[in-house]
Amino acid sequence: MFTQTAKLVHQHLRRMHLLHDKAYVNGQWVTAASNKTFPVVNPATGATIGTAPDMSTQDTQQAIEAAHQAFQTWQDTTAKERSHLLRKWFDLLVQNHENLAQIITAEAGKPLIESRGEVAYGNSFIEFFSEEARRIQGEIIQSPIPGRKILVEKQPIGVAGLITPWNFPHAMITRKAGAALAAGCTCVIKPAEDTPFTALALMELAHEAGIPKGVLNVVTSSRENAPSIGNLLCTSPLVAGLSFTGSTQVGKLLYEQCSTGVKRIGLELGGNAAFIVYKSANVDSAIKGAIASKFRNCGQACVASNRFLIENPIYDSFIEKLLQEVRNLKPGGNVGPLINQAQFDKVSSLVEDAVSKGAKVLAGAKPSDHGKLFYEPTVLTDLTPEMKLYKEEVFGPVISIFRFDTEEESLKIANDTERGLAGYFYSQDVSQIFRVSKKLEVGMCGVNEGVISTAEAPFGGVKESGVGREGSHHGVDDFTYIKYVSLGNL
Ligand SMILES: NC(=O)C1=CN([C@@H]2O[C@H](COP(=O)(O)OP(=O)(O)OC[C@H]3O[C@@H](n4cnc5c(N)ncnc54)[C@H](OP(=O)(O)O)[C@@H]3O)[C@@H](O)[C@H]2O)C=CC1
Ligand SMILES: O=C(O)CCCC(=O)O
Repeated sequence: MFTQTAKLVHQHLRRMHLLHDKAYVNGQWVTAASNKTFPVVNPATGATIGTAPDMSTQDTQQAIEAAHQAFQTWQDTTAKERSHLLRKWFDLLVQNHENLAQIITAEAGKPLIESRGEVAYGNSFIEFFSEEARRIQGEIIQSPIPGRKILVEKQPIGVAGLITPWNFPHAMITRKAGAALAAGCTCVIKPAEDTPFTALALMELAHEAGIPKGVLNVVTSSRENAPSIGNLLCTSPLVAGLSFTGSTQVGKLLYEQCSTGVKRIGLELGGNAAFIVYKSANVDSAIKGAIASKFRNCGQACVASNRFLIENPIYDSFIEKLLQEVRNLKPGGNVGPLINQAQFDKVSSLVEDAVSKGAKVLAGAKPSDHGKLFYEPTVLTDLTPEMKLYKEEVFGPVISIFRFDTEEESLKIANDTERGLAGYFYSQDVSQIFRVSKKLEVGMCGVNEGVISTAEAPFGGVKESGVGREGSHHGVDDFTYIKYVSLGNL
């Protein structure tokens, strides 16, 4: 059901049929068996924009069965057929670009320009995997035994459970589902409570593209039901693997649950990226990269820079230029809200903790008067290891600055974390670029770049930041088994 307020929002949408208040299971738009729903709130305005079915394990079981049934035929489609269907889906996503962006803005609160960016990014995974579907190759290896051949084939794993977060409600689904479908898998998707409508809009377009019933299913639920749905996806014998993006805490739990059935698992978890600026850096370019890396989606990205390490000789000039740029950031203008009260409270309490222990405030450090969930872009210095901000991922618009004197010291601070997703550094010293990119303990490294995500590159982390890679040709690995066939003489 959509509210009056939602209808006002929806007047801006040219194609209303993308908005669904029902879940998508086996090609049908369905309510929860219990008929329960939960509200979806626009974090920028606080208005309830609609409700979505609050599904349970009973509904999830039906979706799993539908996906399992669909897998029996989907796995035998040719790569070319899957490629064409993915391309059709991509074409429709492109045609509906603006509508999708409006839905993301309505439920995730991002400024429209950022939502448009996410749609382009999210769509690119379906385009990429429509092409990649035809290049999932096997190999023939020479046997040591005369007359024998070793055939190696990649086969789809089966039904994949996909659990996705609210921060990129389009791209986190397409990055997983594009790869899964290309490989020949079918999916049961559980989007975050905060952002079900984007997921359902994607399903509408997949349906229009002719993706067969049961191949893609979306089970919407409230936060309360997420643990039991997650548990079923991890333990059902009909599910072959799970792919999750979200917090490290939940990721660890799912890893454990998947161990019971030794399920395939892909985890994209939290980061704690360092952004290092060495004295040889082009400081203007580093400032641009810092702003893009930190304030994309109001800091709510796992690859967002969390700790800014600045070499002593350029420390003062970096800060002066940074503050000029931070003054141009306007909550409610080019910076969106935090997604919900829990995230807002987390950001405020991390800042309060640091300030109470002696951090110096150069900007912000308080709620914005633009609206309830908006927080002022914040710059803090003089952080010490006793402060929670020193170690924890802030997931908000907060820059914490540290000073260092040597490359060795910068690497020691950067690597002093259990997380290892992304890291960034600015330097014009070529040998330093080779040394530091080798020594940073991360899965992804931006050198003189603040935004590194693209469908063509492998996305993923080391240490507690996850398992596996998404995007790029490696992205299909989580969704394929390698089968070896030993072919003897007839
Ligand atoms: N790596 C990343 O991209 C992200 C990292 N985070 C980090 O996590 C922190 C908390 O954010 P939060 O939204 O709570 O992240 P969560 O990890 O709780 O949520 C991510 C997804 O997992 C689902 N989920 C939650 N609990 C379970 C469970 N026990 N079993 C299965 N699925 C579950 C959520 O559903 P539901 O929404 O219904 O609870 C959502 O779909 C952030 O501050 C940030 O540090 C958050 C989001 C993305
Ligand atoms: O996990 C996240 O926070 C989303 C990743 C955004 C990206 O792909 O850059």
